[in-house]
Amino acid sequence: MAEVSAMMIRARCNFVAKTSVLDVKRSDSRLSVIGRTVWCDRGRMKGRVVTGVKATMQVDLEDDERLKRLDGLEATLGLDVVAERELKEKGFLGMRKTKFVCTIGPACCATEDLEKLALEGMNIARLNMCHNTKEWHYGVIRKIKKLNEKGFCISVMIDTEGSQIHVVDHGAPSSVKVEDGSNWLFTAEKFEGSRPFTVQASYGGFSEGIQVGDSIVIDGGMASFEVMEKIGNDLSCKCTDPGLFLPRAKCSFWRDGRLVVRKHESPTLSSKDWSDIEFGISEGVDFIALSFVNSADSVKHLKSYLSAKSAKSVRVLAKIESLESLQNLEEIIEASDGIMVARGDLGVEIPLEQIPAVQEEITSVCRELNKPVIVASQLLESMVEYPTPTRAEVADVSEAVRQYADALMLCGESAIGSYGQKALSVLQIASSRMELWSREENRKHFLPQHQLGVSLHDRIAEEICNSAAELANKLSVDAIFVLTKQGHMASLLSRNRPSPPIFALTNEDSTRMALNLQWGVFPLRIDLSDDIEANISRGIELVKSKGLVKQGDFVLMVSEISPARAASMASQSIQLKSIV
Ligand SMILES: Nc1ncnc2c1ncn2[C@@H]1O[C@H](COP(=O)(O)OP(=O)(O)OP(=O)(O)O)[C@@H](O)[C@H]1O
Ligand SMILES: CC(=O)C(=O)O
Repeated sequence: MAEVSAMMIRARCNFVAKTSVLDVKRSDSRLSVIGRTVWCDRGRMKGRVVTGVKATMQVDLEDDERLKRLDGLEATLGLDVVAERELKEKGFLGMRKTKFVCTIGPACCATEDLEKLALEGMNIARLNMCHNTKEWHYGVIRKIKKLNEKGFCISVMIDTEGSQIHVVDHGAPSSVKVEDGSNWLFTAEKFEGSRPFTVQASYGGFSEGIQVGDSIVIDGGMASFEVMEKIGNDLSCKCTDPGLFLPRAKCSFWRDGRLVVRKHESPTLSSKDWSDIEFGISEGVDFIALSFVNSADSVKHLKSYLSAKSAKSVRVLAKIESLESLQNLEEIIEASDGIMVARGDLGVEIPLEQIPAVQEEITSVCRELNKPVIVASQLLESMVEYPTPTRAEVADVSEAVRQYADALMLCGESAIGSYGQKALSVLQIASSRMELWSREENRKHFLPQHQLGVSLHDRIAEEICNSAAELANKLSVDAIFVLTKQGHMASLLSRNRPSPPIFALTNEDSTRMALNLQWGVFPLRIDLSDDIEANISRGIELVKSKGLVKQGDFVLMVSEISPARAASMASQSIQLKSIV
């Protein structure tokens, strides 16, 4: 903390006092009081904090009525109406911290369905560019933008198709049974329609490097084949493990019990992916999820392309779904703006029993390196068909929340299932319960901190946020407010997973949409100047005027916005305020 103590960190709190709920003398030796203000200044303590009593407001509106009221909402604060409702209904500590991503498909692309998902807590809409047309995706993006004009805050993610080998056609419109011992031809030949016992692969070079005796495993174990003969580029195969072929099933190749890693395969981004990326840039999407990333290079390449296109605000998420991506995990995470644990395709390349440990490892490295992480696929798979989840699915969701993933993602459950909205409400209930439990754990064990910053400025920001989160937990503050242009300090606070919600006040729309993915961060839009004090006063007035905070609430303000004329060492601050 040497660098931090060189700055003045201020903790300020005006007395409004009704009930004294804590005595700072006993809690922290770095706090001090001047008059009615508590100051924290270089390790000397001079006083105590008194706060008021908290009451929770009740709102009880039906969705329809609530939507009608949203129509007239002016977006001065850029406030997410769903977060606002949750705050009013559940209080600060009851706000859900884990974010939700929903894959949009035919089952939920109508405006009313998107609105229902939004009301149920969708933070990010994912468009999988493997499916449907650009016109269809364009239509969905327009509808989401309209919802955002009504006061929702839903970010848009496009997910590239990538170039993994998958089945184009297997001779039937939907799934097809594969019998033990049956003979099949795997070919890259392009032909119209389908042929019995013939599987059309998506990539011409799919059989390069494959030998007689190798195994082809479909979708991580749906069915398996042995390669009996190579006929030109085609593979004649016999089924050794009967099962099912689903549309667009994925193939992996195995030799002597090991995955055949195929370095010569097509690049991470195909020409279709580049065209989809152009589409995403022109539509102003917030995130691009990059499929089948194997090294940091493809992420860096896309990021520099976005910079050159003046589209730096589009965040790049790397999907971890191959053995090679696991081998280069840290460099990929470092190069990316966030990560998706794409368990569906990962399960094609690694044994299924390794997925839980790999998920835990990825979420933990992402926390260390301060990158948001999404856990995706099959969280509530049975809800594609049924209105309730299995017990095992609820346990899986809870485990991802316990691991402090930033976000959970629905795939088929929302895209094609009949119970997408219900699936979101299951996520909501399960994650709220687990968050409550983890909060108690978090209080007992402060989380291991890996130092990120190299420059003094970055180290100061990091230490301020670590200390702010610790203060917030120890002093039981109601909410943390952070004034942030690029969102950096908001994410450093989120990394600590503090108990109170983090309201990130920013003047950048792109920052607001990116922060939607971060655990516990509720982004708000306000105008920011170079004057820290004016920003703080304006921030407090605005949140008060919206009824977000009320008299007696005890809040912690963190600011990273440098005043124009002050010395740089005095530019970042922590203030504790009791709302009067
Ligand atoms: N835009 C869409 N239009 C039509 N169907 C879709 C669309 N998006 C998703 N789906 C359907 O929902 C299912 C689940 O979607 P999801 O994107 O998670 O899976 P996927 O096709 O296995 O791709 P990926 O491996 O990239 O996750 C898909 O198999 C597809 O049937
Ligand atoms: C989401 C995704 O792409 C997967 O799980 O494979």
